[in-house]
Amino acid sequence: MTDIEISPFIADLPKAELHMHLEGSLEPETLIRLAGRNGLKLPYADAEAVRRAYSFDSLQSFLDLFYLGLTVLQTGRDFYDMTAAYLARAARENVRHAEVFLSPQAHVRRGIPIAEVMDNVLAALADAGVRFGMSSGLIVVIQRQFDESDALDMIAAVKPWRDRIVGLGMGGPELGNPPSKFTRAYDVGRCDCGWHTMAHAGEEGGADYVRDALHTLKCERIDHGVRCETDPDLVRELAERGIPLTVCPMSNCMLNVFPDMASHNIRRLHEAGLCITVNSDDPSYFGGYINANFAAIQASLGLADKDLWQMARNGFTSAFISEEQRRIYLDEIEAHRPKV
Ligand SMILES: Nc1ncnc2[nH]cnc12
Ligand SMILES: [Zn+2]
Repeated sequence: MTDIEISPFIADLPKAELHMHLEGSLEPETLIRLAGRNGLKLPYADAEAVRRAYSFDSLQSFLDLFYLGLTVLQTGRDFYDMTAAYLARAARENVRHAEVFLSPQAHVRRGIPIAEVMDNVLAALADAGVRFGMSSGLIVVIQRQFDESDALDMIAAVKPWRDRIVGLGMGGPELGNPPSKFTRAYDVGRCDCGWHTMAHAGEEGGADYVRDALHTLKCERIDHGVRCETDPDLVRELAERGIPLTVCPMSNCMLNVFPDMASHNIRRLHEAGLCITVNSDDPSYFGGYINANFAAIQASLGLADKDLWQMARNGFTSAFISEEQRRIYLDEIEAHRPKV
């Protein structure tokens, strides 16, 4: 991936990132370092060899590497360092609020004590608040390839931290694992735990998966959702209800959801009146953090600064934050509204 030039407008824009997987922020150098620190053998000699492996033809081909990469996370310190590194980078990109995804099942199944994971991720989020003055929220993500009882076990395992978790999401291989597989888990997350809800839908799956996430799981946001476009009634409903889509343009190109950025539908969805936000998904695997994603859609789709501003503003209106906090961020971004 060639380096994308970040305009001063994009760099200075206050942003909320609502769709990023902490485990997808492990840079190749970090993978190698943590593997060494923990005495693990990866099938890569160095960071360059890891980078060369980042050539995907589908969601599954990426997920195979994602699940291999996260095995370097062994100790509480590893989880703290990973989270702190992402937040420091996000702060440099003027992310003012980050809602970060964590996949507890991927760690508990490897025998990592859940308290090591949760206490350290939450500590890093709290420390970033002090260090960078940024706010954050933690979202636990169901891995949809496992059955619902596994998801319910995960929810029970993180329940001691229930009040410090903001939401429940779902990731993993989409095709063959429709949202309705997890109806009970989402009921528990929403009703018993008081969490906000979202799900990956319409990334590789069709518009019917987006409908399912919206109607069966009662999701408040849809992660990706770009394949909603084949269903005009659904697009109308998403627009009328103001359901945010957390779109990840570079991810979509790397995983062949679109053949290239010029073919991405983010501009059409925005112009259809949908609440579109821009996010990085798994930034170390997909070649860029949030500013690169904004820059890439502007360069390839001819979006004006006012469109990017609207999408950045949507991040704050879509975030799971207090109304008081929202007002502060909306005032902040108002000061960056383009004149034309
Ligand atoms: N883009 C993606 N889709 C589904 N699950 C994921 N887990 C991490 N990244 C993901
Ligand atoms: Zn994702």
